[in-house]
Amino acid sequence: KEVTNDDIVNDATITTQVVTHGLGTKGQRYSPLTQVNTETVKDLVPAWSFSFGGEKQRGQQSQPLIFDGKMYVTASYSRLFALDAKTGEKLWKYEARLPDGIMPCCDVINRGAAIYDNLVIFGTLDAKLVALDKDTGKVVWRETIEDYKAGYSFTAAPQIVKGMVITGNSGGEFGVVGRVDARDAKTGKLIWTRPTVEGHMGQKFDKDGKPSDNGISGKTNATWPGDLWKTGGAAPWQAAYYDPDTDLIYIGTGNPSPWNSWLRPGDNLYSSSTIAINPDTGKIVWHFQGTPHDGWDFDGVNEFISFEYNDPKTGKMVKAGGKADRNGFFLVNDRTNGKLINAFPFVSRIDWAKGYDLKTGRPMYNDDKRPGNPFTEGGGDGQKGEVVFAAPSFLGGKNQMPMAFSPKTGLFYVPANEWGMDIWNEPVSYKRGAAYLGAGFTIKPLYEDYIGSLRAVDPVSGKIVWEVKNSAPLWGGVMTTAGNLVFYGTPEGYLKAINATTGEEVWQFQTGSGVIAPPVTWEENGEQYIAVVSGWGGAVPLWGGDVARRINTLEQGGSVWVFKLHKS
Ligand SMILES: O=C(O)c1cc(C(=O)O)c2c(n1)C(=O)C(=O)c1cc(C(=O)O)[nH]c1-2
Ligand SMILES: [Ca+2]
Repeated sequence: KEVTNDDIVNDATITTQVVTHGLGTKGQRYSPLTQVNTETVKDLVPAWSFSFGGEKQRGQQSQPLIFDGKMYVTASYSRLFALDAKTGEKLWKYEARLPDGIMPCCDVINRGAAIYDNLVIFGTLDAKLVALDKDTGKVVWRETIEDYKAGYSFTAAPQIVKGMVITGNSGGEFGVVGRVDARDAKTGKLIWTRPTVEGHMGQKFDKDGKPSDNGISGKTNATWPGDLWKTGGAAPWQAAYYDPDTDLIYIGTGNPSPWNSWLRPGDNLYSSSTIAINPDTGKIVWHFQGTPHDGWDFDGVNEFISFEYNDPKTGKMVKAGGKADRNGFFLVNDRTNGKLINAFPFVSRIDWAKGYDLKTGRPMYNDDKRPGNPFTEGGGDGQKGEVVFAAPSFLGGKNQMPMAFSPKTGLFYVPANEWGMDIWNEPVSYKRGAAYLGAGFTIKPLYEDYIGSLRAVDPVSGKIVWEVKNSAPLWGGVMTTAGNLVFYGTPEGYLKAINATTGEEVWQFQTGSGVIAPPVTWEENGEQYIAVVSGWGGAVPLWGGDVARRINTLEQGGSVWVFKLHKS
C-alpha cells in the first residue's frame, strides 16, 4: 500500500492514519476521533512503549507518522525507526552517519518525517534529505540541502505538497541564508528554491533541470544595509503547512543574522515573518513580518494555522490563519492576502512593543527595550552596549512546540511560557561556520510558581479562556480531539489530557522523561490509539540561563509511548 496525494490532502479526516506533520497539511492538530473522550479517558492505559536505545538519549521532538499499521518515528542524532503500530515491535531502523562538524544550535533533535508513495523522507543534522523505502528502510535517494560546514543544519519535519517535498533549513545563529526548497518527492530532484532573505534570487527548474530566474524583482536587498543580506539568516527552521483551499504554502522565517540589530538598520525582510508561497511557481505571494528589524531573536518560525471563523460584525466567514508568535503576540491574518486582522498578547508581559497598529500591520515598539547600541554607548569597539531586561525571553512566548486548533470549540490551545531576559549587544563580524550573534543574554523566570502555561486562546475576542500552569517551561506540542480533549506533555514527564472547554485536567501519565514532542492519535480495528515521544532536551537546558538552573534535575530519555482504552 502506498501513500497517495489524496491520503495527504485528506489526512485530517482519515482517522486510520497520520501521514502529515500537523494531522493534516493545515496543521490544526485536531482529530475527529471520539472514543477517547472526557468520560472514557480515565481508562486510558499504555498499550506499548519502545526505547530508542543507545547512548544517544537527547531531546526527542518527533511527531510520529502512522500508515498501514506501521509507525515511522525519528529520534535524536538523525535516526528513524519503523515500528509495528499495534505492538511496538521494531521493523527496521535507519541511522545517519553524521560528520563531526555538525552545528545544530539547539540540541541534536529532529521533529519528524514525511511519507509519500513508497518513501519515508526526513532531514538530518548535517543538512541532508534522505528518502527511505518505507517497507525495507533502504535508501532510495539522498540530497544535500546545504553545506553543514557553513552552519546549515536541518531539524524540521518535511511536508508533502502536490507530490513535492517542501523543506526549509536551520542555521540562523550562523549567518546562513534561509531558503524554502521544493523537490520531486519521488526522485529528490529540485523543482524550485526560494531564499527567504531579500536580495537573493529564487530559481525554478524545468524538466531538464535548467534554471529559470524566479527572482524578487525590483526590491533587491532594499531592507538591508551594505552586504549584510548575504549572511542574513531568516532560516525557515520549522515545518511548512499547506492549505489546499488557498493553494498556498505557509512557513515562518527565523531571526535575521546577526542578533545585534544595530548592525543592520532596516526591516531585514523576510526575517521573523510568515510567508505564503505559491507551490507551482515558488513565488512569495504575500509576507507578514511579525517583528520587523528583530533585535531580540524573536524568530517568527511559529506555525501559521489555517482556520475559519464568522466575523462577529458582518457574520461573514473569514479565511484566517493564526500564529502564536515567539514575540508574545497572537497574530491573526487573512490567509488569502496576509492582512493583519487581530493581534493580542498570549503571555502576561511583553516589553518590546505596546501592540500592533492594525492599519499598517506594524508593531509599536518600546525603543528603550531594544538592547543598547554598543557603538554609541559603550565607548565603541570591543564594548558591551546597555543591558536591558525584556520579556518574553528569546526562547519566546512560544517556541518550536506546535499549538492545536479545534474547529469544535473555535479555540487555539497554545503551549506558552512566561520568562524574560537580560540582553545586550556587542560587536561581531561574520566568519563562515562560526556563531554570529553580537549579543549576550541570561534568561530569567518571571514568576516563582510557574513558567509554562497551556492556554486556550479565542482568536476572535483575544481572550484567554482558561489556562493550566506548569512549573517547567512547556516544550511539547499539543493535540485536540472531537472527544473534547486537549493532549500535551510536560518536561516533568507527564502526558496530560485536559477538558477542551473547561480546562479541567482529566488524565495524566508519567512517561519517565520530559515530553517535548507533539502527540498523535489514530484508530485501528475500532480502537483509538494515542502516541507521544518522550525524551527531555532541546534549547532550554542549553540556553535557558537561570531557568535551566531551576530545572536541572530533569532526566534525559528516548522512547515512544502508545496508549489505548483498557477493556474490562
Ligand atoms: O535560527 C535558526 O536557524 C534556529 C534553528 C533552531 C532549530 O533548528 O532547532 C532553533 C532556533 N533557531 C532557535 O532560535 C531556538 O530557540 C530553538 C529552540 C529549538 C529546540 O529544538 O528546542 N530549536 C531552535
Ligand atoms: Ca534562531
